[in-house]
Order: sequence, then C-alpha cells, then structure tokens
Amino acid sequence: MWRLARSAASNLPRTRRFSTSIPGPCIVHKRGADILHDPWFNKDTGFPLTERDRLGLRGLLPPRVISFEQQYARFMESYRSLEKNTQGQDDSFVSLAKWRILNRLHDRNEILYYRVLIDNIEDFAPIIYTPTVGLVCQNYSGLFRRPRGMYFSAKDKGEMMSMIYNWPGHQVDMIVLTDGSRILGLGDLGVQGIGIPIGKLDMYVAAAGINPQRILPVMLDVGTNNQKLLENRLYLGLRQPRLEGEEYLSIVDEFMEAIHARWPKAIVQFEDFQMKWAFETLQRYRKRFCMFNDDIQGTAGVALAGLLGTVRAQGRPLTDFVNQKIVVVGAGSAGLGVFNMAAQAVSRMAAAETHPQFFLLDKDVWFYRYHLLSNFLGLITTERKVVDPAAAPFAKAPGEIEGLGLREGANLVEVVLKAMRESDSPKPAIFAMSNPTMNAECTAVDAFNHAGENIVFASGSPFKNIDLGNGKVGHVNQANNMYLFPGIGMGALLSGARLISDGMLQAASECLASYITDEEIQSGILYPPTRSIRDITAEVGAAVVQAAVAEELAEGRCDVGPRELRQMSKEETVEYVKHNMWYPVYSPLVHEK
Ligand SMILES: NC(=O)c1ccc[n+]([C@@H]2O[C@H](COP(=O)([O-])OP(=O)(O)OC[C@H]3O[C@@H](n4cnc5c(N)ncnc54)[C@H](O)[C@@H]3O)[C@@H](O)[C@H]2O)c1
Ligand SMILES: O=C(O)C[C@H](O)C(=O)O
Ligand SMILES: [Mg+2]
Repeated sequence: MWRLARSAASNLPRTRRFSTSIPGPCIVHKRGADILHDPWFNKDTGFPLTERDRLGLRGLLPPRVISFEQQYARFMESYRSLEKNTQGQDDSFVSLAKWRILNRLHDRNEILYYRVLIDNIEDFAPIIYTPTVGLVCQNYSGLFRRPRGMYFSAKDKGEMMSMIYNWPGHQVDMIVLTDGSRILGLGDLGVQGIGIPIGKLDMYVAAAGINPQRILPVMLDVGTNNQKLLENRLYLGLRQPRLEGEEYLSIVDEFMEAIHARWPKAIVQFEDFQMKWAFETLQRYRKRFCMFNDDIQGTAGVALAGLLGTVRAQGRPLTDFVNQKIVVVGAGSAGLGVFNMAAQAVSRMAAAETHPQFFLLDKDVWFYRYHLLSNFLGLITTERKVVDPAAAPFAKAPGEIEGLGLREGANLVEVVLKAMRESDSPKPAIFAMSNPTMNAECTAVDAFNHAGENIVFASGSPFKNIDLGNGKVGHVNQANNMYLFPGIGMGALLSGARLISDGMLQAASECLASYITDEEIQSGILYPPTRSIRDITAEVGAAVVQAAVAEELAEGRCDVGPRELRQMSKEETVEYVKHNMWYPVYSPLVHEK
C-alpha cells in the first residue's frame, strides 16, 4: 500500500522540500519576452544560458547569470536595508513599504517570492497577512497596480458560468472568497477586501504547500455600505449599496455553481463575511459543497485548542474543561463559532445534564438578517427582547446568574469579576483575538500589568513577549486561525472529501491542541511558533484526512483512492501530506507550442 501511495505522490508536481535531486521540467507554452512577463515562469537573471537559447531569451537579459541563492540574498539585502533606512518612522508607513517590496517580487517572480516567504515566515507573515494586510485593504484602491485573483460583481449576474473560464489556470484546488463586508475588525471595505483572500492564499502556499498555480482569490462585489468608499473617486468597486436578501444570495449561489461546474473538487473558504451572511451561507452550502467558513470554524478550532492548552497549563485534566467559565465578548461569527465548538467539546466530555458555564456579551444585537434594532450593552440573557437566533442558545436564564449577582446587560468588568469570584484558577486566560493590532481588545502589556504574571495570554495579531522583570518572560501567543485553515483546506483536498464535517474540524483542533508539549504549556506556550507552520499544517492536514476517511467522506485524489487512504497509518498520512506540499525551486523550462 505504502508503495502505492508513494508512487501516486511522485506523479504529482515536485513537492519535496529538501530534495537534492534535479527538479523535473516544466512545460511552457510561451517564448521570449512573454516568459519574462509571466511571474510564474520568470527567473529574472537566473535563466541559464542554454535555457535563454532554447526560449528565445538571449539578449533580453543582462549577460551574467545570477544563481537562485544570489537572487535570494540580493532580495533579502534590499529588504534588510529598507528596514534599516526606515527605522523610527511611522509604523504604517514602514509596514506598507515592506508590503510593497514583497508585492513587487510577487508580481515579478513567484518562485523567488514564495521561497523568501517560506524561509522567513516569521518576519513576513505580519506583512503579507495580519496585521499589515488590513492596512493594505484600507488603501487598496490607491495601491492597486496589477489585478490578482478574480472579481465577480452584482453586474455579472447571469455571466458567471462563462466568466469562470476566463481564469487562465486549468486546475484550481483552493479558493478563498470574500464579499468584503467585514474585513478583520475594520468593517465594510467593499472591493478593497480582496487583499484578505490574497493574504490567506499566500499562507496556504507557505504553510500547506498548495501549488500557487492552483489557487484563486475571489472578490464578490455586491456593493458597499461604506459611505467614505462610495464617495472616494479612486474606489475601484461598484458604487452602490450592498445587495441584500434574495438578491444577494442569488449572486453567491451563481458563483458557487460556476465554481463547482468548472472545478468540482476545489475547496472554497469563506472569509470575512459579515455575520448574518457568514452563518447563512455556511448553512446553505456546507452539505452541498466542500467549503467552510474560516471565521466561524477555523477560529473556533484555534480558540478551543488554546482553551484546552489553558486547562493543561492550570495542571488540570482536560476533562476539567467542562468546569471552566468562559466569557466571550462579541456575539459575532468568531465568538459564536467558539462557543458552538466549545459546547460540542463540553457535551463530549461531560454528563448529559452538565451545562457549560459560558457568558456572552455584545454591544449591540442584530435582528436576524436585516436590521439593527437597538443598542444593548453587555451580558446577553433571555430577558433581552431581540437576540440573533445564533446567539440565543448562549443567552443566560436569570435564574442561572442570580447567584453570581449578574443581570441582563452587565458589563465586561462585572461579568469577569463575578465569574472569577468563586474561581480558584491558578492561571486565568485572556485571548484578545480581534484584528488587526489596533482592534485588539487589549495589548499584551496591559493584560500582564492588570491581570498579573500568571495569566495565559494570546492575541489575534502578533505582539512581542513581555519582559516581566526578574528574568521572567510573559509569553505572547498568536491565537490566529492561520494555525488551522491551511491544514483544513489541505486535508479536505487530499482526502477528496465531499464536504467538511464537524468531525474533520474537531480533529484539526485536537491535533493543534496536542502539538504543544507539557514543558511548553508550563511556560505559557499554547501554539507553535509561526516558523513551524509547515510542520503543524502537515499534522493538521493528516488529522483532517484521517477524520474524513473515518466518516467515509473521503473520495481520494488522483490515484490515491479511499482504500489507499484508509490503509495509511497516522505517520504515513502525515508523510503523504508532506509529499504533496509544493516547494519553490526553479525547474528547467521546456517550450511546447
Ligand atoms: N484571531 C483570529 O483568528 C480571528 C478569527 C476571526 C475573527 N477575528 C477577529 O475578531 C473580530 C470579530 O470577528 P467576527 O467575525 O466575530 O465579527 P462580527 O462582525 O461577526 O462580530 C463582532 C461582534 O462584536 C460586537 N462588538 C464589537 N465591539 C464590541 C464591544 N466593544 N463590546 C462588545 N461587543 C462588541 C459586535 O456588535 C458584533 O456582534 C474581528 O476583529 C476579527 O478580525 C480574529
Ligand atoms: O485574518 C486573520 O488574521 C484572522 C481572521 O480570519 C480575521 O478575520 O481576523
Ligand atoms: Mg477572517
């Protein structure tokens, strides 16, 4: 069996990371300057002389051939000198300058771009992904130089089935889709939200080794309710209010059908949709297509892994999770996703009558689907007149909270203090998960200063570790869904799953939770460092494959069918995932008409 799986893997594009053998050839249907202008094939000054002859490139480049390693070093030198020369300048200015230099490389030479990204993921993830990607989206219309990905707008209704064939790539494995309505914590950014699918897919390439020729970032432009953008003469999206109701859904339906018609096995990740559509589309499509909502499901898995890590950090058995009091601030996609997954974990661990001790707060509550009816502050109880159905299961009955001295609308400080009154927790946890940095609920320094040295702390955007004095370090974890979505997508892809089930998502979360050693947990570490993101993604991907197999959802991929997948041990599955990770190396180009 294993031989079968290995040979199947070797039929796929070259993926081995540390392979020392010569990379296989890559067929190119272009010649001359067209190759230099195609970032996928372009090697800049790296084309060997024989290749220059074969491809009609002689004379189109300076004569000296520069090796890949030299090109790499040259790029890193420019990047480091940019860092040096901008020291002390405004953070946003510096971050955008760094994003620009990386983006220019992305537009010119993809192999070199992805190699520097993979090798320097700790430095570059905050630039191409959160938090800088938020700034990029805010300024996108001004920053726009070249298109990337596809744009489907409300004006394309009825055309999508043919438009999808305008995409030049023959095969697409991974699609990240947004409608730009809730970009990080920055609100409705309309068409400018395209930066998010681009950043997420860069993380797919870096972490999961998805082949960048097979990714597709998509913006569904149904208008924007952001008045500033509508009035901005540079704004590149539709200048109209957002479509609502059935009109909106018909656009998303048409897009999903078009995708499915051309690439039936592509995985679709919904990203940064406002809550009403995040839940509605998830329910609508999750049984029909292989899709998931990252903000609801990916986030929940990462948060649950962190919460389970916290229980371990407290020196308690995992089953003590059912006794933990959890307060979520913000009854949105992320917060409700976390509670739903945490509630599932409680019901797996505890007796049927155990009631999770969850407290949900929000500053305002939407009437299901359309209108904001009124402003509420604080704790949500069953006394509240208007509660979104997705939040309703977590509304506290007055009887449950009387003993704690709480009431409808109690504010965060009251809830936290009262919930902690009877607690003997040696290590309370604070997860400030909102993005980007300026939207974080609190900074790491504030958390350690106000809540004490013993806390476990995590944030959605990266913060530096805190010097607590006396040689002690307050560890800052990055609780970001980047630790799961690449593995969920990769696992779904390699298993050829028909859909993405709760069981597959649970397996992903448990895998992440168990990745950290007891020693790390004791020093406040809940998540692996970003630099090991490929390793953790291979583990998560394998866990997802195995869960899909166990639930008989796996249909296999290429010549590795469900039978072969079923026969693989856990280690073999991890190895199989690793074998399928694309790794950037220059391949010899062979011209074919
Ligand atoms: N770290 C991660 O991996 C991760 C994942 C998903 C979302 N997020 C971040 O979490 C935040 C929320 O995402 P979401 O998808 O739930 O958004 P959402 O718009 O669906 O929900 C946000 C909710 O928070 C409420 N809210 C806002 N400010 C509040 C306040 N001061 N007090 C109480 N409630 C408040 C809003 O009324 C809304 O109901 C965003 O900043 C997003 O970027 C982080
Ligand atoms: O994009 C991120 O960094 C995480 C998350 O998906 C978010 O919406 O904030
Ligand atoms: Mg998101």
